[in-house]
Amino acid sequence: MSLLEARNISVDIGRTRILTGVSASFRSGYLTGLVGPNGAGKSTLVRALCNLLKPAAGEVRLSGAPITSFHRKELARKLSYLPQGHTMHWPLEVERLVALGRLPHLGPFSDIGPQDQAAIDRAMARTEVSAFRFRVAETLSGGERARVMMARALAVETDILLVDEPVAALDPYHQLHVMELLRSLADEGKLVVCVLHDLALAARFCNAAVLMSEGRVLAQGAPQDVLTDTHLRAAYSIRSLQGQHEAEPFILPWRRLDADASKPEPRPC
Ligand SMILES: Nc1ncnc2c1ncn2[C@@H]1O[C@H](COP(=O)(O)OP(=O)(O)OP(=O)(O)O)[C@@H](O)[C@H]1O
Repeated sequence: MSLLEARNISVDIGRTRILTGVSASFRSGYLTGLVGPNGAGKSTLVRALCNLLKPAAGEVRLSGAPITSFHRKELARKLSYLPQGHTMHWPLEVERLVALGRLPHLGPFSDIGPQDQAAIDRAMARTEVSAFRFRVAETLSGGERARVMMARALAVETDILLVDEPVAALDPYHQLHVMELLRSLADEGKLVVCVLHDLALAARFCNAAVLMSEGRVLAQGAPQDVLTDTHLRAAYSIRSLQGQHEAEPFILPWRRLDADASKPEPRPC
C-alpha cells in the first residue's frame, strides 16, 4: 500500500508563488482525478509529488518518509511519471522507446532481459500500440504517440503512476480506453493520479478527486463531493449540467458565468 502526500507545500518558481499551502493525499487503489482551470497548479503539484520540484515550504511524503530521502533510481522504480506533452528527442522505434521505461530496473551495463521484454509487451498490449512496434515514433500521429508514451510509463511497472493530461490528444474511443485502463490499474491496487480537463471523464472513472484553483486545493474527496456545481462555479466560473446515465454520473460544462451576466434579460411579452 502506498500513500503519497503533499503536506502544506508551497512552491515558488522564480519569484512567483505557484502553490500555496497545498495539502493533498493520494492512495493505492484510487484513481485520483486532479482537476482545475489552466494555470491552477496541477502540473506543478504533480512535479512536486515526483520530487522534480523542491517546495519552498512543507514537504512531500511517500508512505510516511520524506520523498527527498529516496535515491533517484529507487524512486524511479516506485513512481512513474508521464509529463504533459510528448516531446521526443531522437527518432526511436516504438518498441525501443517503450523499452526506455525499463531503465530504472537495469544495472549500468545490463541489457533488456526476458522479464523486461515481458513488461514492454504487456505495456504495449494494454495501450494497444503493439501494431506500431517497428514504426519510428516521430512518424506517428499525435494521439498514437500519446498512447506510446503511456506505454512507456506503464512499462516501468511501478506501484505509483502520475499522468499529466494523458487523454488530451486522444479521440473519444481512446479516451474511454485510457480511462478504463487507468481505473483498472487502480482497481489492481496501484496509486494513480491523473491530471484531467474533461470533467465528464473525471466524474465517471475516478474514485477520488482533487480540485485546484489559483495554486490552492479547493476541494478533495469523492468525485461526487468535489465536482459539485458550486465548486465548479468557484473554480472555473462555469455552470454545469450534472446527471446520471446508465447509473453512472456525468458532467457537462454548460455556460460561462460571465456569459450569463452579459445575456440580455428576456423581454416581457
Ligand atoms: N517556469 C515557470 N516560470 C513562471 N511561471 C511558471 C513556470 N512554470 C509554471 N508557471 C506558472 O505556474 C502556474 C501553474 O502552472 P501549471 O503548469 O502547474 O498549471 P496547470 O494547472 O497544470 O495548468 P494547465 O491546465 O494549463 O496545464 C501557471 O500560472 C504558470 O504560468
